[in-house]
Amino acid sequence: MEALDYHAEERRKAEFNLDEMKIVWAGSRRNYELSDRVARLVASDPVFRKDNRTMLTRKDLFKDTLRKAAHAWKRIIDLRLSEEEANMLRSYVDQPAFTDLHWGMFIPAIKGQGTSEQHEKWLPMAYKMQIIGCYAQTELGHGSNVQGLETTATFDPQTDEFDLHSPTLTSSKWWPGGLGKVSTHAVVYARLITGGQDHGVHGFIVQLRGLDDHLPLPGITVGDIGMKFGSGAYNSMDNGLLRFDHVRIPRNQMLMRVSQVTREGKFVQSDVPRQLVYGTMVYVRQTIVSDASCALARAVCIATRYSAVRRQFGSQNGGPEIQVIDYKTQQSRLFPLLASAYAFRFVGEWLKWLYTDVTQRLQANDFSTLPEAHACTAGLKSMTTSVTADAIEECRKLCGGHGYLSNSGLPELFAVYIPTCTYEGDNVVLLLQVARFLMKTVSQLGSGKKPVGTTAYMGRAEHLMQCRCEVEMAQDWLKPSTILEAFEARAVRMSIACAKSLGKFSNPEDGFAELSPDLVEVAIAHCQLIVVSKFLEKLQQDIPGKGVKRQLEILCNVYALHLLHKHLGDFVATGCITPNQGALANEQLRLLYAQVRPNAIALVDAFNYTDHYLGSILGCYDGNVYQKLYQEAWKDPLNDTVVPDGYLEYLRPILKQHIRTARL
Ligand SMILES: CCCCCCCC/C=C\CCC/C=C/C(=O)SCCNC(=O)CCNC(=O)[C@H](O)C(C)(C)COP(=O)(O)OP(=O)(O)OC[C@H]1O[C@@H](n2cnc3c(N)ncnc32)[C@H](O)[C@@H]1OP(=O)(O)O
Ligand SMILES: Cc1cc2nc3c(=O)[nH]c(=O)nc-3n(C[C@H](O)[C@H](O)[C@H](O)COP(=O)(O)OP(=O)(O)OC[C@H]3O[C@@H](n4cnc5c(N)ncnc54)[C@H](O)[C@@H]3O)c2cc1C
Repeated sequence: MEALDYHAEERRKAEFNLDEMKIVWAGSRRNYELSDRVARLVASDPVFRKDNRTMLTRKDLFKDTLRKAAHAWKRIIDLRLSEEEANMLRSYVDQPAFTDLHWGMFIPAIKGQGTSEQHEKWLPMAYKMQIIGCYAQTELGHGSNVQGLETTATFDPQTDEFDLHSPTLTSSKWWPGGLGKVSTHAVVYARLITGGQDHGVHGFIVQLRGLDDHLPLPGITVGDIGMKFGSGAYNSMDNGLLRFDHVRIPRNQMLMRVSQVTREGKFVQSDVPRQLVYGTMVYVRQTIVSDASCALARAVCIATRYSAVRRQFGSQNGGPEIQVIDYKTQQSRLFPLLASAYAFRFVGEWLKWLYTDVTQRLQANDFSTLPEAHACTAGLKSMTTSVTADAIEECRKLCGGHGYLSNSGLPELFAVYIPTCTYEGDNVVLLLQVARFLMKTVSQLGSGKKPVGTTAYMGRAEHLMQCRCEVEMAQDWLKPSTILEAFEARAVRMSIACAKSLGKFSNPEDGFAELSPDLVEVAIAHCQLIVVSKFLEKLQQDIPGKGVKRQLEILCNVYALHLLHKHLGDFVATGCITPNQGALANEQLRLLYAQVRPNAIALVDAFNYTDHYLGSILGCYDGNVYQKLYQEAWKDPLNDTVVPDGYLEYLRPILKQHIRTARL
């Protein structure tokens, strides 16, 4: 018997080859096959069930997380999965866990900041999970300002050890994931002190718990920091607190790639830039950009499928009502988010390439592209996560009342996702880093130093400052060079205007602080330009499959023109376009939405998400939403009994009070 599919008609409307689009989304046929296989493996395993987790108490949720992590590890070993497959498996399990930090930060920190001897000693144990580690940087009193950390690591030449100490309450480590209850080790960031001199913040490998009894080692106080936002969600993670009372570690546990301390206690700064101490954050920020496209795609998939099932108003002669996806307002809210998911996917792919490139250069002691890698990862992490967090909430609203039900999957996705705007660098703090980079680039424009990479367009500032947009008709906005020039002109004009305003301050730091809201806008304009330009570059590639490239062109235009419409004030105020050209862009945008409409369901099918991973009744593949919502309601614990617990104690006395009152 053929399976019921409420979206069958929608799927028939698609004007492109879905299988080829799935490959574009996955990045390659190989990636597609790998991720498809691993996603199904997870979805079919009852241990990875997650439909009940918002009902669990914190303790039960945490134990469930330990059970899933142990089971995942067993599957990884039994099936001899590669590192890439293992990462995929953990991400499809879709439950934040200590393993994210062990594999995502502890190991990368040792790899990036450790020497080859330290790699040989620590990495084999970490790869086998004989030790489990976390990344302990943030403190109760300082997170963004890493240079302000207070934990000290004082070298004692007598014993050849460091003495780790938390001198104040605010120096307590606070937030590290996996620290609270699981990690046996941590990379701890502390101020290095030798011979009474403070050499700033460095990383140290510190054992926290006994490997036999899991008890904290002498001098260490460690625990969980408490419940976080939402039910389920990030509460599966044991974000922790940690204090040191003069804990001793051997000298060779300082991560010594960037700087060294000799046996005599001499501090040696190598020719590697000190910013490499921040290298793990750069790595994770890069992964967060790709993850943003996954989370956004997930929310958009749910909202799109539901919008095709849901009908409201407009029934004619007793016929069906209108599918809400056909309302222009629904399209103008939903389709830019669909386009953004694809845009973030491609910029994430490019950022991965950039990161790999900078890593190879660093190994060869070429540090020239580090500032750009920092600016791109910081800016794109900030921009994509802010958009995605807002988009998940927008998708909830696009699903009307049912979006607020836990089983829509959207509340939990929102609760898990929103801290990405804060962790790995607060989004505003990161945009200010981008702004510094841009102001520095502008200040060097007259010096003969040619801007390269993502700031190469600034080298054409003279042209971009006075060019005029040539759009006369709505369809002129479909020309890639017209779009690109408008975004470049806007970014460069905003940058130069800010640089000029900064020049009016006698103290540049005062100017930077005063103008910081404008500088944040400049950084956003630059990041949006990067995303638009990488989408356009993607379209230069050979993309096989009937209609696939055409769909991507439509999505790219939607992405760019919706940004232009949203930030029209910037484009017009900087004289990049006229108000009339802005109106033409909006006209073209409406036409593009009509072209997306028949392909919308297939475009979200291309994400290839299993129902397990989506975790949403509204987004399920077959679209059988109402029956599933009805069945699911009966599974709620409140429906275990017809009359609720508490009726006799609390309800009945109220309900019966009129009898007593009447008797009085
Ligand atoms: C495959 C599976 C992978 C899975 C991965 C999953 C991982 C798990 C995922 C999620 C779990 C969440 C875990 C969360 C963890 C955390 O949150 S860890 C803590 C993160 N903390 C932060 O991000 C702190 C943010 N603050 C900073 O980064 C810095 O303090 C700062 C804001 C950049 C300021 O630093 P500082 O004061 O030192 O710097 P400045 O004076 O402003 O700048 C000096 C120059 O340095 C340059 N710079 C700064 N940072 C970097 C960098 N990272 N790289 C390179 N260069 C950098 C800066 O531009 C200045 O340059 P200039 O002198 O030329 O102007
Ligand atoms: C779920 C979660 C997991 C985490 N996991 C880890 C982990 O594993 N390891 C770890 O070490 N840390 C972790 N953290 C900590 C995280 O990295 C920090 O919270 C983050 O870097 C932000 O720092 P903060 O909390 O000090 O924010 P603050 O800097 O105190 O920010 C507060 C406000 O001040 C503003 N602000 C701060 N500085 C400036 C400035 N210079 N200019 C303008 N505005 C400014 C910010 O924009 C924000 O609005 C985690 C945090 C969360 C929420």
